[in-house]
Amino acid sequence: MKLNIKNETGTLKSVVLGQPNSMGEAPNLEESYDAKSYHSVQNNIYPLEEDIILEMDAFEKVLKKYDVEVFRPEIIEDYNQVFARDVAFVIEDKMIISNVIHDRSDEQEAYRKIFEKVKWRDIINLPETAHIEGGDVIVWNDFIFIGTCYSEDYRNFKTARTNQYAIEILKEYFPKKRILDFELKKNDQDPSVGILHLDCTFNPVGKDKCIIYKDGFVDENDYQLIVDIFGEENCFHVTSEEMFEMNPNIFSISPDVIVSDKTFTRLNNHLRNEWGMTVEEISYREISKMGGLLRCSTLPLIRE
Ligand SMILES: NC(=[NH2+])NCCC[C@H](N)C(=O)O
Repeated sequence: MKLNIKNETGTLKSVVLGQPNSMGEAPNLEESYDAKSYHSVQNNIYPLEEDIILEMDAFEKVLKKYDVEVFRPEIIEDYNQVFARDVAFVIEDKMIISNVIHDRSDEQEAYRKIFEKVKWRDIINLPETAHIEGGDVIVWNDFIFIGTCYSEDYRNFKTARTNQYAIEILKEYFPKKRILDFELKKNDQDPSVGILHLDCTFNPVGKDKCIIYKDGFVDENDYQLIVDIFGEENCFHVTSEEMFEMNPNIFSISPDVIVSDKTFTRLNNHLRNEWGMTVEEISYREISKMGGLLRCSTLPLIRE
């Protein structure tokens, strides 16, 4: 297989979609490793496997309707494998194997057969102490945007998944890319404050547009830099409630076709009426309770 990812929105040909079977018991508070799951456990609303299955089936149907080739990881018993995005990511024709949080490290094993389709020299393994997850990496033509946490107490946050060391290594592998790193607000327990991955606060759409949540960035200048790159009229600003519901985490099948949650009324109307895009609406409410949404549950391999 010849990988090809130059941006977030090129026409999707091939993707891995996470898988919902044998998700295991709901975690308890100590076992939760992101704020949204923590909040769901605390409020006794952590989702049921049968509902996650229905939501992911609906997503797969939309992908197939657009002739996308869909791979699924193998089932690991009693293990959450919904969020394919983080286990690895593709930049141009290279697949980078993430060094994910320890609580998720068994997930990669289930991708072995998929990884084997890629030539070994197109696979990049990072040193163990270079931490990175695909949700923090957004490839946008000449740019790579990366979410990170500079804080001294980096290690104390379960929601800080990408460190400087990993970013430095990516700069060496991709010297021609302009790699911009953004510090994200971290909070392991309050999902209305903390941002798990960059794709929970920012996501490009179309050819030159984006969805962005200003308060997800520690430094307002980082937010401003993105607005300057895309242009104010090309930015859709989400409120903190919309961030909490995960509006930025929609998924592009092409520059004109976006898969979104049917409850994202304001966003979906804007995408359709102001930006002329086709919005495929599905329900992903239960999955949102585990800290990810549509982008997080995919790992694109080939975009035209
Ligand atoms: N790309 C993403 N935002 N992924 C969401 C992953 C959510 C998952 N519960 C975790 O904490 O790892």
